[in-house]
Amino acid sequence: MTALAWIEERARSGRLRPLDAALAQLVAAHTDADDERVWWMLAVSHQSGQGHVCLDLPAAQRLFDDDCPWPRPQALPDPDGDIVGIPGDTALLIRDGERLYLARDWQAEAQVLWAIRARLPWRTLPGGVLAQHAAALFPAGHGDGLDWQKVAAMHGVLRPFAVITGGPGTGKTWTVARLLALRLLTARALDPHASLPRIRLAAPTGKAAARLTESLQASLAELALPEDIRAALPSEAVTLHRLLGIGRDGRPRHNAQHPLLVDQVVVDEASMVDLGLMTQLLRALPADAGVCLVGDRDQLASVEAGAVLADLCRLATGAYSPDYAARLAAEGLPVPAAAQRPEQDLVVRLTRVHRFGERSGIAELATALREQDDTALAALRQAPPADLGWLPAQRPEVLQQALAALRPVVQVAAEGADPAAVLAAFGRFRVLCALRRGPWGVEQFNQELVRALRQGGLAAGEWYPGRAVLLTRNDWALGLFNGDAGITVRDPADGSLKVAFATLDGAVRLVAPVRLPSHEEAWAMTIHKSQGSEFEQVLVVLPDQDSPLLTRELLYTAVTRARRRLQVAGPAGLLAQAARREVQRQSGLAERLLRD
Ligand SMILES: Nc1ncnc2c1ncn2[C@@H]1O[C@H](COP(=O)(O)OP(=O)(O)OP(=O)(O)O)[C@@H](O)[C@H]1O
Repeated sequence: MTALAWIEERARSGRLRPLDAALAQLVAAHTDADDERVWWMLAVSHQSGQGHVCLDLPAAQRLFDDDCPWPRPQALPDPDGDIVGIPGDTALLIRDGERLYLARDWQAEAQVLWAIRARLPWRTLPGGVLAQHAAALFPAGHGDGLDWQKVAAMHGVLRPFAVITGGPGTGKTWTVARLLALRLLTARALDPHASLPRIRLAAPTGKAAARLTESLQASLAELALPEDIRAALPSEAVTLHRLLGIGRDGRPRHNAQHPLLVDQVVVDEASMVDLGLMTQLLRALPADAGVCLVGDRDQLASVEAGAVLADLCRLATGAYSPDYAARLAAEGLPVPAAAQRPEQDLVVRLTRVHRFGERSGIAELATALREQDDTALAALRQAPPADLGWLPAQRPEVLQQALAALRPVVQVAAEGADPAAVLAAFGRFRVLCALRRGPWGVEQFNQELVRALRQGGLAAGEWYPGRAVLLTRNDWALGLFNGDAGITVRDPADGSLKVAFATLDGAVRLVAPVRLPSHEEAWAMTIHKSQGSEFEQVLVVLPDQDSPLLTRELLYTAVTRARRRLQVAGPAGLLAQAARREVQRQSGLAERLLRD
């Protein structure tokens, strides 16, 4: 088989993206099909489709099967200034040391680096000013030792580029509320006549933005603040797309030429922000605007290439450079100091869980997965705390559990309850499948759930009250987006069937089924699609045997979607196996940050 026929065949069978094939063909048209640079273009583009920002030689040597018509590479390609360039060249691929990039990704990484570097020096505030204002916001007595939430809030005020990471319920949003108040209070203390900093809040998805708005408002309500400070606090979070004015064509309205009018941006769920979107955000900010990324480093990253939050967290050590440690000590916060680079000072990690009760199986399971702690996993399996349950990978039992949770919701819808109440009930439970296809995949599981509802007389015809759907396409005209989940209800106005969606401001939107963009059943969804959402109760369905798709990040994300009760269906031992499978996104960000 010729090299190009091999590429075409793989693209046809879905093992390469059409884009990968097209880029390789482009290089072949300029060289010839057997040229190794065709292979390199194919390899780098394919890696980008897998979420990697670049490719190194060891990863390249593991790519594709043995029937590949090119020999295994022995070295990265030499720059030729045209197809393969070095930084600064106009070429399709950029070789930077031992890494090969699509030129676009190298450039995006360079922009993130530049934006971070420009924000490395911390803000000048007289020592003690922060501590004085923080005293009222952080009453003493939150556990022993150093109050890391207080450190995180001061860090976010002091550092124009800050990262706050922590698992679910570690008080990130609680801290952000105080960080924002502190930013405003210290600005006013320094110059009572200057206008207060303009603050914007954003998140990568609508659901995450709505959640942030809700929990931030609850945290801010606890604070006693002067009227003008309260008025300057943002009242809502928006999606990053909306903040940047990104339209259907993917281009942002705000960019370096038309920057946002903002002094501080806080991005929640930042683990889901890919390199491309991060670059668009940083480009749209004025040079002196502060950036605070908040998220959970252990969650799945975005499906697009790059994982800036995780890269920066990997650089952090938990200790700080001596100068920065001394700066925090001047505010009464004696953080550990170590000889390290200032680029490693960007992150504060919160570890103490505040949300769950004394003993939370959900939190313990998340920690055991994160730490690959087989003993803790086995102990949780043997004697689970009240909020955690295990089911064997046996279909009837798993289906029965799912039906027990969803049947009452369908019944409420069938009884013609208020759409808001049906939507709220729908938001409380979800089945999360690790896989899409196969007997334990989301497609088959949904089919069986619907069949069981039909057999029980709760579903009839295509549309029935209680039918839950997940959109798989954007519809800009309707303002509905891929990943939005809705449930079918009776319209109180005329009794017709409509699909109810929650809007960002917490209202209910009713849409006729015929108007919906393409969609699928939604009682079960993939763990990937559940990112950014949380549910009171979650049933995680794992396959009955191990799969390379089961990774630590995937399971950690699934487990941390549950707020009150979690059930996991699957064979014993699968979690421990998956916990050892870590997704490492290839990127040069951390190394370039320390080197450039
Ligand atoms: N220091 C604290 N003292 C008292 N309550 C706290 C403290 N920190 C957080 N909480 C409470 O703990 C709960 C979880 O906090 P929060 O929502 O900020 O966590 P989170 O890290 O943002 O969680 P998630 O990532 O799951 O959204 C909230 O009810 C919050 O009010």
